[in-house]
Amino acid sequence: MISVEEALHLVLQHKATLAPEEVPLSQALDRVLAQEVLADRDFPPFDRVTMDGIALRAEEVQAGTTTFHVTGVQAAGAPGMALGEPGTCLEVMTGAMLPQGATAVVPYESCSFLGHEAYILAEQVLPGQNIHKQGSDSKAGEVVVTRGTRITSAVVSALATEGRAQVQVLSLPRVAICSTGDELVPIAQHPLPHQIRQSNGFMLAAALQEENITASLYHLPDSAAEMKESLVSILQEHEVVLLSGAVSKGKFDFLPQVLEELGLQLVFHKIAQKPGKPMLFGTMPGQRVVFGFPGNPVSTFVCYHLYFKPWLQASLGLPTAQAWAQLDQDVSFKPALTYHLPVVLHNQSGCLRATPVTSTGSGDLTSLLKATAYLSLPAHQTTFREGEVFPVTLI
Ligand SMILES: Nc1nc2c(c(=O)[nH]1)N[C@H]1C(S)=C(S)[C@@H](COP(=O)(O)OP(=O)(O)OC[C@H]3O[C@@H](n4cnc5c(N)ncnc54)[C@H](O)[C@@H]3O)O[C@H]1N2
Ligand code: MOO
Ligand SMILES: [Mg+2]
Repeated sequence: MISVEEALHLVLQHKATLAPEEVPLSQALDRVLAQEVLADRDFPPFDRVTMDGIALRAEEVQAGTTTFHVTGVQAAGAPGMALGEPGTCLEVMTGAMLPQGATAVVPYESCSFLGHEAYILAEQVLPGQNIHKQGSDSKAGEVVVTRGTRITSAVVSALATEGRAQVQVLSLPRVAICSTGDELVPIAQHPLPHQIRQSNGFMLAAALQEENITASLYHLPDSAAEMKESLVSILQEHEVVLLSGAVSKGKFDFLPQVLEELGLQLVFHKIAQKPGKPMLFGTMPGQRVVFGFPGNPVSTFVCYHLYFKPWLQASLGLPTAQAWAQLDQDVSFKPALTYHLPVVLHNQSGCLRATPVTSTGSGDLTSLLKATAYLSLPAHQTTFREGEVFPVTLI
């Protein structure tokens, strides 16, 4: 049985190569930019007025002029005007082009007006004041957003500024989710006493939605022949297949055998961890990967977060930073397995502390409702003390 660290290392060795695709900017949020975006013009593209007021030659005020004749109004969105002869000024609005010849903007609050005459109340007017100089933020031709950037709302704003109505982003893999088991019924159905509603498929689909992936959902019965038949086309049509259940030791846990018959290159089966010990991972020709998550709901959930999400992040070229948290009470766990302990995280004087959540085991779906993270307690230790720091995975 391999360790959690080895398992993750192996999963990350099989990351996908994702081709670029074009999407409208309105659908680009959270995707990864697959192109370099250069500024098509300076930013700001002209000397931009930053205060409503009057534009004038600062040098004239410095030479003693305090009254200026107002000759017009320069509004934002209007073509640039030019300052008239000495002793004149133009009213200007925030966002307007600085009139040609003007070197400063005096805000309305620092002027008083009588008819068309403006009196400067400010003691000092400096050249350049209240002017956002052309190209001071970025120059035409400069890289504004680099390839590989995750598109946040701030990035959307930069892309909009650069006029990118369509953007090249990394495509997302086609993902199939297969639940397995004859005890499962559709959620709208009332289960018989020996049946349960199928929840893992919905859980995985929802988790994938958070990654902008709309997965196809399938259900495989506990029959090797039927499983095999369905999986042939599922494996052909998807780059990633997430399976839940049928990977352990049961009489009807046919998945490992069926996948092998279908040509799976097994990378590993079983990890020294709880929950999620029987997890399976392998590859199929054509850069396809198969994650076989153990069927217990908590096992499926934890394995998705611990192995699939880093795989996706790595495939998208995004960095994965390991977070750490401090245990806030003693915990004991004897088996030589990494114990993924459900916890609630809270902040104490700037330190991330983890309070264990009670759980009856990996079938306890309700523990997922209480936990906000999993703290991974290493396999080589059996007693974990309050104050010790361990890797944490947010859920
Ligand atoms: N003799 C052994 N038995 C088991 C071992 C073992 O090492 N030796 N491992 C246990 C561990 S750990 C886990 S986890 C489970 C994993 O089992 P499978 O992956 O084979 O999953 P199933 O047997 O199909 O189901 C387990 C459990 O989960 C429920 N389930 C499955 N799919 C769903 C779903 N889509 N929605 C809701 N619930 C689901 C299923 O009804 C079972 O209760 O094996 C242990 N056994
Ligand atoms: O994966 Mo199991 O859930 O360790 O009990
Ligand atoms: Mg089983």
